Amino acid sequence: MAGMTTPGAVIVDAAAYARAVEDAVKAAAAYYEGGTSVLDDDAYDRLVRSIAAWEAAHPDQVLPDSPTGKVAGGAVEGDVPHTVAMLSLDNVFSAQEFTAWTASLARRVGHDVTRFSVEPKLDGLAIAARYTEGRLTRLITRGDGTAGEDVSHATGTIEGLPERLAEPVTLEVRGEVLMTTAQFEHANEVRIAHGGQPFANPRNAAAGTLRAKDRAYTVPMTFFGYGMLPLPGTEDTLAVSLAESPHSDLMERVAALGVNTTAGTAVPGTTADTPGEVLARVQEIAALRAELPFGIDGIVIKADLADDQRAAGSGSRAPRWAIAYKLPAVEKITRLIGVEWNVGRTGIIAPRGVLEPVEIDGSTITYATLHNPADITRRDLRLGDHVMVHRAGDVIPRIEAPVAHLRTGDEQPIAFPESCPRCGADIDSSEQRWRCANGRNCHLVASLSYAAGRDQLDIEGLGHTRVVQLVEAGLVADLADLFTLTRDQLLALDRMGETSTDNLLAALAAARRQPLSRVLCALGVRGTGRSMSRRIARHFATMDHLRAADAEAIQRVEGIGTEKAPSIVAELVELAPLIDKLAAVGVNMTEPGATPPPPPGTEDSTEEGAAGAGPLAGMAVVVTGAMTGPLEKLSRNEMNELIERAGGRASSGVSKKTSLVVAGEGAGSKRTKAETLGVRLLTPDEFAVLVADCLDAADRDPVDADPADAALVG
Ligand SMILES: NC(=O)c1ccc[n+]([C@@H]2O[C@H](COP(=O)([O-])OP(=O)(O)OC[C@H]3O[C@@H](n4cnc5c(N)ncnc54)[C@H](O)[C@@H]3O)[C@@H](O)[C@H]2O)c1
Ligand SMILES: [Zn+2]
Repeated sequence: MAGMTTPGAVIVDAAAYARAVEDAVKAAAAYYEGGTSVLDDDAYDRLVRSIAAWEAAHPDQVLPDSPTGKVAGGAVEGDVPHTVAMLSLDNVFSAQEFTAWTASLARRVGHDVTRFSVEPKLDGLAIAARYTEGRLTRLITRGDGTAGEDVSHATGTIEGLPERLAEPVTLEVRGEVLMTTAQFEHANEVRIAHGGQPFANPRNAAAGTLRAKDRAYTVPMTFFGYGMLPLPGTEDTLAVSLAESPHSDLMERVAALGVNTTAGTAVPGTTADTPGEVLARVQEIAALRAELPFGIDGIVIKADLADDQRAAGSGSRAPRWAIAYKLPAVEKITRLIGVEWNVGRTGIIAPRGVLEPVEIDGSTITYATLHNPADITRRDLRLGDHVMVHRAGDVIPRIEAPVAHLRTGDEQPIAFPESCPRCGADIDSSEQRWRCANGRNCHLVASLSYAAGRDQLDIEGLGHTRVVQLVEAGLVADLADLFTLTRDQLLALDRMGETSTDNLLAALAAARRQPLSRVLCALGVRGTGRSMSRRIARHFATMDHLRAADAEAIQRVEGIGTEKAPSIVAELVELAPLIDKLAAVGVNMTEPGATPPPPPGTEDSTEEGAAGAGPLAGMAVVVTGAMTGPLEKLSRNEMNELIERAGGRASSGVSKKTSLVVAGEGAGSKRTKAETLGVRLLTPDEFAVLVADCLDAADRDPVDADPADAALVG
């Protein structure tokens, strides 16, 4: 486990120190009173560490209201005195620090401690529950440690803290009040429904809820006991046995009285005989943290035996017989800057929060799950909100809640999509989880639309709406089906007249003759875009050669490494039935002008060997700016195709290796770079002359787009 002490900013002078103290006291007051601190715990802890560092160097200038050395940072007061001080805990952050602590404990006690109790450090707030003859009579917060606040009004809303014990005893039970994840979500829902603002996380929610009186609604919380002690009215023998029992025994007895403890959870308190055993248990608890239904921020280790505790004693802020082994913070405040809508395999449209990058436990987090649109509404999330982000273990980060008290008023509502973001179809929003009306076919619509696109098979008249129509009519279930569409089938469709039908059939006929590179691209082989498809096609020349290639052979294509090659092979195997079907309906499977590689073993083939002919042979060519003259109608993709047909290699960045830059109108930084590097520059017209022999095939007259698609294409 990595140490988590992030260094605090260094305080440079007394004025900065005074400001830091003021900020910390304010944050702590907000934190303990209503759970509305502007800082996340990590930021607060860093602030306090920098305060402590400055004080260590200037011991004579420590301000009286400094948070260091005080329970609750000195920010909280109370009027109900505690019989025994309710203290905080000192922290360690690593195995080394823990071992050092056990050594200092041994010095205080006079011998090695041979029995520890090890418990999760529950992330809520401490409370003392006084029982008189078995009845719960008073609930008190920790306050400043010596006196707390009476919160007896919360009696009856805290699960695990019974109003009556199993025996009519008088004593005090101490423990943590918290909200489980489910309780927290429920609490925020209820709160928002009552016009309130959500709490940022379960701890804040527990703090705010515990102290609130006279609410129109109650929300449940959970109690876990971790201490039991006598009160002035406690019967003598009981008082003695409470004072003399090991902590672990007390925990069994508190549970037997009917109070909830961690015994029933995945992380029950245990005992350990050596520091090594303690550390092993720390690891176990840390590993379970992400799956727990409640938050923990560390592990509490206590000397188990009463004698050892007494011998160690207590300081003003914390006992010396116990220590908190802190785990890395799993929550940070950052901003929600966007929401993406992704369509899954089954057509489910799921939102995902885009975050201002934030580091949590060593990883930079930029995305968080948001379950569905209703979830966004229910939690009242807005764009630009500060949000509490939670990430533990390998679990996908989630947004806990907006930090509502940090709102500026500039936050914007989150826009929900009106049509499927992948295929453009209507959205079925009848259930919580939205779904594309095309369901599983969403992917088919999207992939057919892609295949028909200008840089792939370039099928004029087959826009998005038309694809949806064909899929919905059940006429096409894959790419190959397009090529067996009949005139009658097309005429029977809505808004399909004679002319559009004939145009579409002509476009499909032309698409059959597209080069292999474009067929490959249309297939959407994962990991291969347009230029990669061209390189593969030029290298193998025919689909048969490509399909016969193993990963090693495919790696001979420039830009395909050891990772990509096997996945391309696997994709082609998966696509085999579709490829066969396409070939059967007459789709071209060869690359004009390319020669297949010699069979393996004959002679080492190189890229140059395969693409050695043509006016651009061996040249790396970059195109920038707008093309004019004979090249005016060529898309950037078509320009790249042209370069490769002429034997060159199209690349996007200008470097010393670039042989030629075609700079059209408006060319900017690439042209400048070429000039600086002394790379040869040509105008589009000059370039057109150079490659004139290869030009015709690329020059296609674009037909006007189908007006029915115009709205969706734009
Ligand atoms: N965000 C803010 O602005 C802000 C302000 C103040 C404090 N804080 C946070 O509060 C924490 C410090 O608060 P603290 O002084 O309450 O100390 P603490 O919460 O770190 O440790 C002491 C507390 O641990 C709890 N605890 C949980 N499980 C326990 C167990 N098994 N046995 C004994 N005690 C157990 C008790 O409530 C005890 O009072 C820090 O993490 C700090 O970041 C945050
Ligand atoms: Zn869709």
